[in-house]
Amino acid sequence: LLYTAPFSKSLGGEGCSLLPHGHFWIASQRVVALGRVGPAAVEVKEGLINAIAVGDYRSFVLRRPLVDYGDAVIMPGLIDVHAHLDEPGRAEWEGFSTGTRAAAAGGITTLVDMPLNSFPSTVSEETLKLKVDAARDKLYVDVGFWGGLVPENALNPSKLESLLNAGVLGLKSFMCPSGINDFPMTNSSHIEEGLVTLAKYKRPLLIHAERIPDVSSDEELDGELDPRSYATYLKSRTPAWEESAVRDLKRAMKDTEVGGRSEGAHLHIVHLSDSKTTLDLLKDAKHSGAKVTIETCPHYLAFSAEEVPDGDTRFKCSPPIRDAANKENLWEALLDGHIDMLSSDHSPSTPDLKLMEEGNFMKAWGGISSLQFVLPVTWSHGKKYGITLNQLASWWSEKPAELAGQKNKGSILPGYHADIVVWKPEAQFHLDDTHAVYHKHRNISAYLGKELSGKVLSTFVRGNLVFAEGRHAGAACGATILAK
Ligand SMILES: NC(=O)N[C@H]1NC(=O)NC1=O
Ligand SMILES: [Zn+2]
Ligand SMILES: [Zn+2]
Repeated sequence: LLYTAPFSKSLGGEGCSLLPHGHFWIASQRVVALGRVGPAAVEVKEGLINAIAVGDYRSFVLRRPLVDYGDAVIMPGLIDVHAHLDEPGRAEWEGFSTGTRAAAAGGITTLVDMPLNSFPSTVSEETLKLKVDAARDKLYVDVGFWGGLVPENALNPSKLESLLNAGVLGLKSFMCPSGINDFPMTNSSHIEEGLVTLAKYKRPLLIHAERIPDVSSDEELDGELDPRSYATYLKSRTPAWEESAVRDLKRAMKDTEVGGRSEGAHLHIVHLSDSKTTLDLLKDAKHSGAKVTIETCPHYLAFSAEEVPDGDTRFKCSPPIRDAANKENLWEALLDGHIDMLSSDHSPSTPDLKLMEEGNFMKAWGGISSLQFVLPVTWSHGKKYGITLNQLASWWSEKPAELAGQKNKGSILPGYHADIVVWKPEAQFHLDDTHAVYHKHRNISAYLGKELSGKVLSTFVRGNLVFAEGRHAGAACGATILAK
């Protein structure tokens, strides 16, 4: 199976790059490549990595232009497999241009767009075409698309096949109401049937694994609870929601095992928050041979319920940010490899839907706005757990590339796309009012006002320098990525 990134207006295109060269080297004392971190130079030629000279590289770098980044880190660009770009249909929430400019400024070189929050949802060949058309000439980084697995197509293999043939990298479904009318939830039979089709294509099914528990334990909710209190929201959406969904996936997970009905398919649990029973159930499934991967998001690793101010709906997301002990367990699971990768779940809305003045957690839009900040957030909060640059590259580039079927992305290796971030881990900054933020709506991000470390200096997408020193390239030359 071959996935390609069709090179739209790729190299040398007018204004695509802030560097005037199609063939050059970049070097630093901390290049994250070949499983190590150290001095090296990377040769970029026609959008690809042509060679890596490790150690004392000076004798290799002859005559070509060389950009020496000193002791800054040169790392594979981040691949965010979970972003809601909301176009067409809800471009007032976020859009291809604003979203990909924010991505470039944050060192993200590839995004995979979620099938919901745009209108219509991406659930058919026709609606995927609307996405691809809406993205034209607006992309500063490369963008692929997940399609939606919904009741209407789940039991209809020919509908699903036409969506998959049209090029979605895999499918996404919800096991609880999604908050979006034209994206209804699926039950476990829809999921089991959808997986059989996905197995033929060897593409993953991403699942929002929360389900309303059969036996509600939320009696407390009957009383008068303050909707401005974060505790009220937590009680309304307990870990039992995640646990119930994963228990319901038992057969689907089993089907992915060798010899199973959907061998070759792959279940990916998005934005895991419950690090206790839900994680244990998933570990058991992995252990018995199910093809299951897990992602979590920076907001679950950076924040805890205890520190969410009452009425501050910028922190509302689902599943919720839980207590500090849960956060500690998530870090441990990430470091131990039980959680495979990270994603942003960047899911903004217009500020009015966040009900910031009213501060009503029960009614506000659920979604964290974070795209531009995920690298410094992961690094700033991970430092005290001793995370390494190689781990960052694994969680944010290598594993996501594998999930999205991008065989030429996610590593600095000869022949791979020259998708690279250059950043300074030690540089601290305050996300204050003067900081340039490229999200469509800056004020709804829970990270505003925070002190972070890790400053992105330069971002290369297929050799094009798309962001440097606070500036973007003049033209948007990112490509849409369609699976073949
Ligand atoms: N529809 C949508 O974006 N939902 C997302 N928001 C959130 O906080 N969790 C989600 O799944
Ligand atoms: Zn979700
Ligand atoms: Zn999401």
